[in-house]
Amino acid sequence: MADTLIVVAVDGPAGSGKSSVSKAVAKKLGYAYLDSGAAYRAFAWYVVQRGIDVQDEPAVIRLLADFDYRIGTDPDGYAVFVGEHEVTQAIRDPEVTATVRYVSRVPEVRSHLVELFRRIIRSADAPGIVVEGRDITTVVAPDAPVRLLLTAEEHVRMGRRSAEITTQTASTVAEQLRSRDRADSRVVDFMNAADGVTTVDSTDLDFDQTVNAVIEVIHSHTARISHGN
Ligand SMILES: Nc1ncnc2c1ncn2[C@@H]1O[C@H](COP(=O)(O)OP(=O)(O)OP(=O)(O)O)[C@@H](O)[C@H]1O
Ligand SMILES: Nc1ccn([C@@H]2O[C@H](COP(=O)(O)O)[C@@H](O)[C@H]2O)c(=O)n1
Repeated sequence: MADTLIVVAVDGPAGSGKSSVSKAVAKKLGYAYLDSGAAYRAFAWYVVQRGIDVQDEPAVIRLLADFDYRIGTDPDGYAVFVGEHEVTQAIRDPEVTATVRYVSRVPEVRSHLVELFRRIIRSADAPGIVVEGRDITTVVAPDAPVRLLLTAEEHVRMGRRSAEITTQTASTVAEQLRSRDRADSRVVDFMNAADGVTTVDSTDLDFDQTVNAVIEVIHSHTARISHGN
């Protein structure tokens, strides 16, 4: 790990730009990047692969001991592995997106993955790391020097997501986004900024403006640190 690793914690609802914006910010700053949602997705994939019902909590919890998960932290391209299986693409399947909520609501799953994220963060070989998800500012890295809530109005997030997904109707995409947020927000609050967390609302910003807004927040916090405030 670098001597003084700068951890940038980013949370936000589905489609708010967490992964695309965090990746672009990490690239620009020469930081590492950690997609925490990939681990929840990979675990959901693994549960299904092992023939376990995602709603059978005791069985899901038992599987954690065998979950051999690896992810890269290079923002220019990272691979996700479960054991010997590369699942980088498979974890983006709509089936995984629809089932991930059942595993991510299980407290034992969350605490297991939180420890895993902290280990990955500690081993980052870069001046900083941008970590994005739902509970990074509050649970995974509540002491991070830079903590951000990235958000945008729901209709804007739905529009951006449906522009990306051409295989489903706009209304299906919108309903899936809304229902995932509803389920996830019963477990962690990523709609409201916790104390000390800066909100970046990209409703009226284009992609580059959002990246720049995030970088400005990082610079203002890191300048404060280097001035000892
Ligand atoms: N400010 C912006 N202006 C225009 N498009 C944007 C902006 N921010 C993000 N996007 C686009 O919105 C889409 C959703 O972004 P992204 O996948 O990064 O969201 P996310 O928060 O990681 O979502 P999820 O939690 O569902 O994985 C992407 O196509 C991305 O390029
Ligand atoms: N810190 C996190 C990150 C993700 N989740 C759960 O994983 C799902 C997929 O996340 P994406 O960011 O890849 O969309 C998400 O819907 C949550 O259920 C989480 O709980 N905590």
